[in-house]
Amino acid sequence: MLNVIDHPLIRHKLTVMRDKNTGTKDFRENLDEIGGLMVYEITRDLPTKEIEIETPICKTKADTLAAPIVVAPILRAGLGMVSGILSIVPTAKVAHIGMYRDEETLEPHPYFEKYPHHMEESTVIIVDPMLATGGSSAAAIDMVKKQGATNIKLVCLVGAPEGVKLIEELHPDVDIYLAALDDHLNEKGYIVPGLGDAGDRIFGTK
Ligand SMILES: O=P(O)(O)OC[C@H]1O[C@H](OP(=O)(O)OP(=O)(O)O)[C@H](O)[C@@H]1O
Ligand SMILES: O=c1cc[nH]c(=O)[nH]1
Ligand SMILES: [Mg+2]
Repeated sequence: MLNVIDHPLIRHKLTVMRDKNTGTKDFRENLDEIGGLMVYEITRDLPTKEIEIETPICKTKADTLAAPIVVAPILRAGLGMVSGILSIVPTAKVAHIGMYRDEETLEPHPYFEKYPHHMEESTVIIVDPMLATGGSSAAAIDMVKKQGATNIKLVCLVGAPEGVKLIEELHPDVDIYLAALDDHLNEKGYIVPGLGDAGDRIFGTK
């Protein structure tokens, strides 16, 4: 299911990021801040369980998270959202999925993966600012499913309808969260209007 998280602060920060005159520092800071704002919404339906604790006054039952959380950035650009997310869920574990998209064929190429234990019992939040053709995110979802994960959320900043359609077709069990659903992909596979190449803008590589 697609969820577009519509919030004035997110819209404002995303506008700063879309502006081609925004430099690396501001781009990074706004991406991180949006990551934190989005994760508050994304975690709204996390399962909780009741445990018994003792307050300074008496014994009582109270809620705690029922399952571990794993944040799984798709490298490189997904790294740009991790610290903002961890500022809200500091106990989350972090998986790393290295993936680049071939500029000609637009096919995803995985080059690294590293996971914490107990993926099968965790809520896995895959993060990548850009959902373009959807090839990279679909491949990342396949990879975490191979690790046994069943409760998976995909969190991107900007998505194209083409990418949303692919994920909905291949992984109908995965909830998709976007800050904005853009118009279309151009002939080079870039999101329009988009924000350009997220990885290059985060890391200053162009
Ligand atoms: O939906 P898709 O068509 O697969 O495209 C989206 C992917 O492309 C970008 O990564 P890129 O290959 O530029 O790697 P980078 O993060 O290292 O820059 C982006 O961060 C996504 O991972
Ligand atoms: O618009 C796009 C598409 C893929 N990857 C990006 O970084 N930006
Ligand atoms: Mg890139």
